[in-house]
Amino acid sequence: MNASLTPSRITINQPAPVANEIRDDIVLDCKVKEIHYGDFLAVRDSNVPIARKQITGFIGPSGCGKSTVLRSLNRMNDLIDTFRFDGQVTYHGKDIYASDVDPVVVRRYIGMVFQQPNPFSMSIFDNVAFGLKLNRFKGDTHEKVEKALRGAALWDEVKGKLKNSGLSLSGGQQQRLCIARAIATEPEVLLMDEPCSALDPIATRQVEELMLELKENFAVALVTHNMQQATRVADKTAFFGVDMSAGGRTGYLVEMGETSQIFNHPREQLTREYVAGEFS
Ligand SMILES: Nc1ncnc2c1ncn2[C@@H]1O[C@H](COP(=O)(O)OP(=O)(O)OP(=O)(O)O)[C@@H](O)[C@H]1O
Repeated sequence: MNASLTPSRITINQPAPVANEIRDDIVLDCKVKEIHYGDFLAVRDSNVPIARKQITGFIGPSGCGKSTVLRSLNRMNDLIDTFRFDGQVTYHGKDIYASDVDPVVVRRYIGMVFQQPNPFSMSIFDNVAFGLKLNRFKGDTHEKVEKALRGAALWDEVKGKLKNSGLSLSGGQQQRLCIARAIATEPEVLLMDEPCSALDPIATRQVEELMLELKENFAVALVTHNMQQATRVADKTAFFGVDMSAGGRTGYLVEMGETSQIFNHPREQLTREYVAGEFS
């Protein structure tokens, strides 16, 4: 990726460079050495590969750095002045932190859905079209908006009221609208930061079902507090712990593997205790 390139000129299906340790199903490879907020070492030593057609769940106790790592995957943390990333995140082998890479272009390919549904104060249609306009999309916007709303399992509920405000929808519908907004630009990776935490159980189930559909077309990384949710939807699970040995609270990856392995046969004692609910 290059800042001078418009998104349409970026080849997103370019295969990753061949190296022994690179698997060709890995779309986004994250190797964190250290992440700081000012002087505070928030996360260290965490390698988290994100594969296509899979949901990779991030679990762990509060403050272990799940959201920090997730937000590093599309440079969302660049917006925080004190944030400092030491490591590498490669998208199809290209370092997204390279000096010539435009973060807006990164987020076109690596989209994000947040904890609180956050539709903009504009119509349902304009919410979904927002990213297309930002990326100066020149094609048929109506077609793209419909496709995204269908992809987010919301089309049937809103097709007759596209001019209504996005804020007029229910919480679950708002979150699906935000998912439609995120997928409208057809990213390859979808980052989801506790997307169900503000939703009731029915809306949660709908969004979980949607995630399972989305993974057919996207690589999904999901931060969740809810271990049952991880077992329901995640193919791979990354468990983060908190290291307090240096006096602070620094998150690190304890282990990552198939979700069934992490929950049924964890390799590490800490994982065993966490999935058994011995601490939270
Ligand atoms: N903008 C920020 N400035 C300073 N410190 C921050 C900032 N954001 C997060 N932190 C700190 O970084 C550490 C990791 O936070 P993060 O939100 O990534 O953890 P988390 O595992 O997602 O937590 P939770 O499960 O509670 O949401 C915490 O100690 C947090 O206080």
